Amino acid sequence: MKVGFLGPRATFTHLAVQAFFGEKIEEVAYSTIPQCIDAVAEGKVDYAVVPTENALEGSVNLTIDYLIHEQPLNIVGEIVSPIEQHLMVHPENTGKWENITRVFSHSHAIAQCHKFLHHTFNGITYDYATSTGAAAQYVSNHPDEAVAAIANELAAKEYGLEIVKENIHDYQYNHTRFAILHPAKKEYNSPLLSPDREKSTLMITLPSDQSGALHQVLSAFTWRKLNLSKIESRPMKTGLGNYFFIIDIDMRIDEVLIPGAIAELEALGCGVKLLGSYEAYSIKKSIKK
Ligand SMILES: O=C(O)C(=O)Cc1ccccc1
Repeated sequence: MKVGFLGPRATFTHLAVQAFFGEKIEEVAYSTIPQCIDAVAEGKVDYAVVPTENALEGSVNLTIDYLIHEQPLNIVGEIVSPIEQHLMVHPENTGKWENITRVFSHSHAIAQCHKFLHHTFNGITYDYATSTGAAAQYVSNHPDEAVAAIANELAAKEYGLEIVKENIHDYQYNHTRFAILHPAKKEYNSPLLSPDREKSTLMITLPSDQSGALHQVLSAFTWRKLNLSKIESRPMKTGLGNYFFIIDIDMRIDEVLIPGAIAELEALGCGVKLLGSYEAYSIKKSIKK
């Protein structure tokens, strides 16, 4: 079985893949989220794993938008992983790490460490990489540059970097959600982890110019006692003020309640699409030395 992920090796996504699928898979690293999503849509891999949301920084818009606008796929599982960010430099620069002029990482990793970066290197330049692993790889290949990467401990090992500051994320509760994607509505149960929640994710568009439409949408869930764990709006990309909503419900699709809510929303003139009904897994501990 082939599993694609946001690479290169030792990204947080790679760690989530290893914790969820174990070792009996063929890992295929892709350098961008769209490449990874395209690969599973085109059948080059059986599943793709991509980040969807971080507890400090919010949604990974690139993933959400690509799934909605470009490549409709099913979410067949979710992995929530703790995230620890470390500052690392090339070993040749360990003694002078405080003189770095550039920090390189995934935009979410940089955003998770803003307070640290502001206090430690006021005014430093940020450069965005496609992933934390790609940033670590770059720093490894450029010992002559005064640049540090923000990445995880495994990336420091993988790319031979020295961690000069551990745990630089600004808030202790730092977790990221990853979606497991597949073209069909298929179950895949982790051989290593036990699921701890059930979820369904819907994408909803509202009828145009109807006052109170969002209120009516929410009440379709409320009176059925369907617990929502997330509601988020994203631009439709058709004009200012046009949004779609992503809603997470705290249960798998059943035969009555969720189909009933969907039928009610459709009767109101909403567009509704089920993005997935799946098990959510948590990785309890981050990697340690
Ligand atoms: O860049 C990575 O390592 C990823 O897997 C994406 C990401 C970035 C920051 C926090 C969690 C996941």
